[in-house]
Amino acid sequence: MDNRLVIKNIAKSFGGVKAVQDISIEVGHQQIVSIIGPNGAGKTTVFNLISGIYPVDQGSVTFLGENITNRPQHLITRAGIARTFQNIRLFKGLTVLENVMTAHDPMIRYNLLDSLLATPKKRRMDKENQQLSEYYLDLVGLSAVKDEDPFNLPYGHQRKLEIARALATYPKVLLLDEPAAGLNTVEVQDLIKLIEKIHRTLDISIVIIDHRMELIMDLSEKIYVLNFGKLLAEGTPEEIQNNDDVTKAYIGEGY
Ligand SMILES: Nc1ncnc2c1ncn2[C@@H]1O[C@H](COP(=O)(O)OP(=O)(O)OP(=O)(O)O)[C@@H](O)[C@H]1O
Repeated sequence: MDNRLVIKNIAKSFGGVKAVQDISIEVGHQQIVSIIGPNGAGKTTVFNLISGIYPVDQGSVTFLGENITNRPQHLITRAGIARTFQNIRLFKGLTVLENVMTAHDPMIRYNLLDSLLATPKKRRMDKENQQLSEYYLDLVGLSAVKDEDPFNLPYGHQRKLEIARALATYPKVLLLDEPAAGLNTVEVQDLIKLIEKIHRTLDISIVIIDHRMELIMDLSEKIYVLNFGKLLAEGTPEEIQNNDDVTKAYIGEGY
């Protein structure tokens, strides 16, 4: 198997808090992998270390055989790793379509002169950007609202827009941080279908952090469970559901 994303023994502390200790995770070609665990277990910190938001204290992140540990965020995006955030991050004052276009824009390579003179090359690339952004909006089911203000959309739509923005950077691996947070049961089922569709259509690997077990168990090929910054268990959904340590960790948190 082509292991696209290999995280080896990463660690990160914030002051005295050991947020992540010696965690190793592998995400294979076209796999859907999940990271679960009680609040404060270190899940988002793992995403922040992969995507270059924080430098690691220890360990390495390898992507398609290349060591990308501690690279700047924009180079990690350019290498093919995209992410969404727990708290929705959309641009005010831009339409739904423009929000996707701004995500794709840094991926376009035209120079300052093209930009200043609005050369045919620049106009062609802008057109391509628009078509591509419309494609991703269609994929997530938001074509009908492309000219609207995203902040007038229901929460579930805003989450889909965030996913479209991440897809517009052409990822090979998509990191979704709590995509189901704040969604009702019907919206979660809709999101499960959308993630399956994205996976099938784009042939990408997807890593999901979420607390909604119906989503995790339906989608994941492999699950990593974190607890207090450490890896507690890894395995298939069935193995994780039958793991006593995992049950205890969740019961301890009142889940
Ligand atoms: N920037 C930071 N500065 C200080 N402490 C941090 C920072 N980021 C995370 N932490 C701490 O690291 C630990 C792990 O946090 P993290 O957000 O990774 O957990 P999580 O598993 O994603 O939790 P949740 O499910 O609640 O989102 C927590 O104790 C948190 O307070």
